[in-house]
Amino acid sequence: MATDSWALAVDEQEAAAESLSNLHLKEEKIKPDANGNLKINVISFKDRAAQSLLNKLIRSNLVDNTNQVEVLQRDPNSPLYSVKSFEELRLKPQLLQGVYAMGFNRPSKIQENALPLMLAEPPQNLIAQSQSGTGKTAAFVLAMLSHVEPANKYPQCLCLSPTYELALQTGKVIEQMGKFYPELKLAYAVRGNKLERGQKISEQIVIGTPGTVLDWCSKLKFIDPKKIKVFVLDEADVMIATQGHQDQSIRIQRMLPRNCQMLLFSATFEDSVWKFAQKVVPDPNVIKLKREEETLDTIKQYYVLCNSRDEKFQALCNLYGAITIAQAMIFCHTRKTASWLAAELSKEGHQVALLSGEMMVEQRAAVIERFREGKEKVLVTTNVCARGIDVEQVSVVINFDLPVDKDGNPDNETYLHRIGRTGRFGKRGLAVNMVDSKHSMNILNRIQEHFNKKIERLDTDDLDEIEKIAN
Ligand SMILES: Nc1ncnc2c1ncn2[C@@H]1O[C@H](COP(=O)(O)OP(=O)(O)OP(=O)(O)O)[C@@H](O)[C@H]1O
Repeated sequence: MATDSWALAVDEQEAAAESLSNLHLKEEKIKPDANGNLKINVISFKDRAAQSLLNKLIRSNLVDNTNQVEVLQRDPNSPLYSVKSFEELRLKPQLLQGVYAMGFNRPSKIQENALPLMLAEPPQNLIAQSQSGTGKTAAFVLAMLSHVEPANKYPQCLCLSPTYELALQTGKVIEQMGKFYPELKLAYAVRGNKLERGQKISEQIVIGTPGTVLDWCSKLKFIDPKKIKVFVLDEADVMIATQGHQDQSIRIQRMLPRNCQMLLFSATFEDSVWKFAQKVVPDPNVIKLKREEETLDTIKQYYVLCNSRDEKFQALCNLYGAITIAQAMIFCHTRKTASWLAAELSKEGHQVALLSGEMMVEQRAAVIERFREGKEKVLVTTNVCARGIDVEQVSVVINFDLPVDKDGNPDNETYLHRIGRTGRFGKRGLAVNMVDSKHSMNILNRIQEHFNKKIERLDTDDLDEIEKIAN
């Protein structure tokens, strides 16, 4: 336990140091909160922004969600029905062409509900929440492209993203979808994009990060905020993870005309996001698509009793043949253990991939993509690194270290997220937990009690038992 919390602290310090240098503290003006909590904010911001970017980089398909959508309309007297095809939306022909060129045949669930609201006359405000990958970006990009007047050479649509990288990703979608609309131009309000003082922007759509957009609207006056017709705040949950971004977004919103359409999107909807959303979107329509719940029902859970890290490694080697029938993910508590384990497994001649916090986001995306394609069957990683990344098709999960929170208590949510499956990937799965001390046995028991699901003991020296789990 003492070693564990020490190791965690080391990882956190490393991550914090990295975050600080990555975020260019001075430029982003990140300040400690009233309690001096700079580190935690910065880590969670970086984590969430990186997760979101990673998911975007590796995702090639729409996430299929069978859950019901909850639609709360502002004006119940003007029912707006959802649409089943893009034709029903009466999009401009160039846009319909763009949609089909991207390979979209019909609207996703969130699009089918959000698009009629966003394209209605007069413009309707919207707060929409639906899990990552369900088509939110495509939805608001279509709304912006539909409302813009290409003949007017000034910014009419303004979109805020939490980071430079995420802004570029959304920019790419705008460019792709607007491909058949050559007169339509896009400007990036991101750090490093320096314009001459006194210049006015002629591009009709501006996408950027809150700090730069605020400067462009107020101090530098490159944009006339009074001419903005559509304001989009994307990834609100990532955005609010830094105090600075929240305030800047609100200041920008205050400069916009009253009849400007305000749209806010978020993958999650905790209270803090909802509070922020209500500050930036007056009189909203609200659309929520519930995330599919993960369960442990179809998962066989085991634990292996060991006495040391080396014994855990040996147990893992005994299991190796059985687990590599499918694809496996191995979770370690710290980067150090993950690197050690990946190196030891390689020495044994096993081909494994390592996903580590030291890697750049693009490198991490490349590792996950290779793993997804099946080029490597085993991925060793830490929780910090893999949290929030959708790798549901993995059917074997090994907890080389059990998930614990900062205080050393069981982290049930992470356990469920690592091991649980939703209806989409309802196939059978296998989870093996390595236990190497009284303390970790206690954690395991508490996890077992929490979920009220039995975790059976597995003897990895017994070949029959191993065979049993492989089938
Ligand atoms: N109607 C559609 N038909 C087919 N594919 C689609 C459709 N809409 C979006 N996609 C594709 O699905 C993937 C996810 O879409 P998108 O990025 O818009 O999701 P998102 O909800 O904005 O995700 P995030 O929360 O990460 O921003 C993308 O690869 C996108 O091209």
